[in-house]
Amino acid sequence: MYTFMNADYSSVSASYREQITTLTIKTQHCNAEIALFGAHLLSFIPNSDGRERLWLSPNAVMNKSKPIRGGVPICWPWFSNIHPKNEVNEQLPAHGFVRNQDWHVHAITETQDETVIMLSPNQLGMFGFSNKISVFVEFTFSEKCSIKLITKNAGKRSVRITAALHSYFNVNDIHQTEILGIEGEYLDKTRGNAIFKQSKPYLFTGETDRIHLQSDNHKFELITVNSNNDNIAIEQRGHDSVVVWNPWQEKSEAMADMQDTGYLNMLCIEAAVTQGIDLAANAEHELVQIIS
Ligand SMILES: O=P(O)(O)OC[C@H]1O[C@@H](O)[C@H](O)[C@@H](O)[C@@H]1O
Repeated sequence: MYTFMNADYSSVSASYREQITTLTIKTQHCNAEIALFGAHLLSFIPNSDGRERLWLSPNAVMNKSKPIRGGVPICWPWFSNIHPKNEVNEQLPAHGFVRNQDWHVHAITETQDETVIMLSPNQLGMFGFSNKISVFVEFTFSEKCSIKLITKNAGKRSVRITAALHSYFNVNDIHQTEILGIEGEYLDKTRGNAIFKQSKPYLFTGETDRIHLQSDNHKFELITVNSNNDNIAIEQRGHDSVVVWNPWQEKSEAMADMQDTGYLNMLCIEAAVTQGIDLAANAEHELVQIIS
């Protein structure tokens, strides 16, 4: 069996949410929580302003029967239902096979300034993927929270993957929320993946499910415009797309793990590889999102 903590740490302790083991992180800079089920970041609160950056559904299922709704789900080695051989297959678990299994602690390091936690999934080598294709998530907690999804190909052949850090951000009111820094064309999943040009300002008036194709090392910021003028800054690299998702009212009502009005307080902004990357033998890829 995997041990999840093999030493005592001053900033990390283990706890539970129903059937799920969680790690609670308390440093001089932030408080955070990770579920080992899915390597799923549930909470990140910088001490500088004490404001929760992530949205977690009050109806999220915490018994491992389905992925957790909210926080930062890890989508790997495919995004959506698109197997990296570019086949759409509704029989596949949506967003890959690692967000609905237990992960274990690979390493924890603590310094004065930051705590780094690296997790890996208990089971690899599924759905046609060799177990030589491995994945790690490295969380670094300081004033910011960095989430790094590392894919390693220890096999002899190149492999194609897609992936995403499917972050659900906490917004005061979706009607008063604006994204700054995303421009250009996008594929609209609500309109048969037709291509549209993003209008400015980027505001929300209905169901939104968009893939914005980006170049690598793209950086952007989300600004929530509301009475408090709360901002969330998101930096990311290693992606080819930014996925923006809000299910709006009707779909929230249809989802058992979301409250009917849940869509008012969440917005997914995902660092994603939707077009696929070919990872050569012995190569590594890093997909990174940094939240502050
Ligand atoms: O319900 P799931 O599997 O967590 O997916 C949520 C959403 O994830 C987004 O990334 C997709 O673009 C949406 O189409 C999808 O509905």
